[in-house]
Amino acid sequence: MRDYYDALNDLLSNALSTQDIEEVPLEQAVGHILAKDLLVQYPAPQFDNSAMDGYAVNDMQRLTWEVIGTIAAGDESAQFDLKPGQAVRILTGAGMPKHCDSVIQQELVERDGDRIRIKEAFAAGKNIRYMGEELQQGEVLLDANRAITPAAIGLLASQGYATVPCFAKLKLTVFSTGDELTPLGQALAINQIYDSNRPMLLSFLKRYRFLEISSGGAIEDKLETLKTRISEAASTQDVLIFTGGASVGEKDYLKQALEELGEIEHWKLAIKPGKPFGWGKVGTNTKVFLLPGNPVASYATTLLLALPAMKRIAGVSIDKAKPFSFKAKAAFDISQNKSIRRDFRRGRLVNNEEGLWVELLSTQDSHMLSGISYGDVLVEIPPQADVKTAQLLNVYPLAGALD
Ligand SMILES: Nc1nc2c(c(=O)[nH]1)N[C@H]1C(S)=C(S)[C@@H](COP(=O)(O)OP(=O)(O)OC[C@H]3O[C@@H](n4cnc5c(N)ncnc54)[C@H](O)[C@@H]3O)O[C@H]1N2
Ligand code: MOO
Repeated sequence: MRDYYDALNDLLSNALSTQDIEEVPLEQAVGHILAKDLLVQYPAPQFDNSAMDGYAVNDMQRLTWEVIGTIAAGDESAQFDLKPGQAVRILTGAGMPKHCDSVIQQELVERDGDRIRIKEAFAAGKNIRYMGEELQQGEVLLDANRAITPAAIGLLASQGYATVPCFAKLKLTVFSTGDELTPLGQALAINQIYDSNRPMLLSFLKRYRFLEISSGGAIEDKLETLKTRISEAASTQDVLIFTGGASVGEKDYLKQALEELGEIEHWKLAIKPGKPFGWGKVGTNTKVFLLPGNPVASYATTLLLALPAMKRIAGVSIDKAKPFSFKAKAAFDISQNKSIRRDFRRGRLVNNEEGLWVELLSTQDSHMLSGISYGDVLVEIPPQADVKTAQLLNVYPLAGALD
């Protein structure tokens, strides 16, 4: 069976990125994938300006100045040309007068009519934000192939970008499969369960604005029905996600359906949970992910594999498409680990004076949704590797758990 990182690299390096580009109004662009490098249009700051409410002064040898006017943000400032001993009242963000040596913040100043006084000599060049000190015209402001963050919206607005070139959204449909699934709001018949995977995965993926998501509903375990639904959806969608029916039971028809309509590119990984994860395609344009039915396995394979692959297809660079992880110290130990599968257990972070620790939740089986709901992270335990207390382990944050 294939290792997780091998499968992830395969998915990321063989994803055919979308090519369609559209201009998206800035206010709607958060979460979309930037399709072109955008350049600095104006130096930042655009003009020398004051970092403080205070007094712009000429000649730092002295302790007193005469105030000859006021400049507020947005005011014309060049008409003030300071001579030694002159100052102007200046507000934060206002353009600088000519021949200003420093801005002295008002807390240090005593004012008496038109005279200001300070107690100790003040340094030159203070509290002035100089034109171009942050960004210079023509440099790359934001490089392509990244999701646009709220902060990047601010940066783009500051540079006057009213629209941004973004890759078209990926059209995704999420289906659940299984004769045992009962829609919410209906009473459960004997040995039936509610469909928890679909609302969970839809809610998870709706956080990503580069996806245009629809729900395909729950499909019965029938080969012909599955094939019909796959063909219909593949004619309009870029990506299809199915949960359930991916394993080896006689009602697990998804692999067969995909094989008959398209191609299975890979099936089965040495990971826990998520062993029966697979992917393939229908035609040249529709990627299909088969997620295991066990709820925790469906969540973990979305986080670790399907979402990174969709980011890549949507135009994100390989580096940025990889799921984010960081290190935490194990608050537990594991000995005689014989598992050949890379294990991603549910963990909770504890931040104390000795650093960041991760402890394991007690509900670890892949049908136990409480573990993933009460957890903060998936804790990576490499195959056949023992873990000592305080050893650093990779952890992958769960969607929304650290917000
Ligand atoms: N003989 C073997 N049996 C199983 C293997 C195996 O390798 N050999 N793998 C196990 C693993 S690991 C997993 S994970 C599951 C995955 O099976 P499927 O993808 O075929 O999923 P189902 O059999 O349809 O369902 C598994 C489990 O999950 C429940 N389920 C399914 N869909 C939903 C849903 N939308 N919401 C909530 N719960 C759902 C379903 O009722 C089952 O309990 O196979 C193991 N078996
Ligand atoms: O590996 Mo399965 O995906 O856990 O229960």
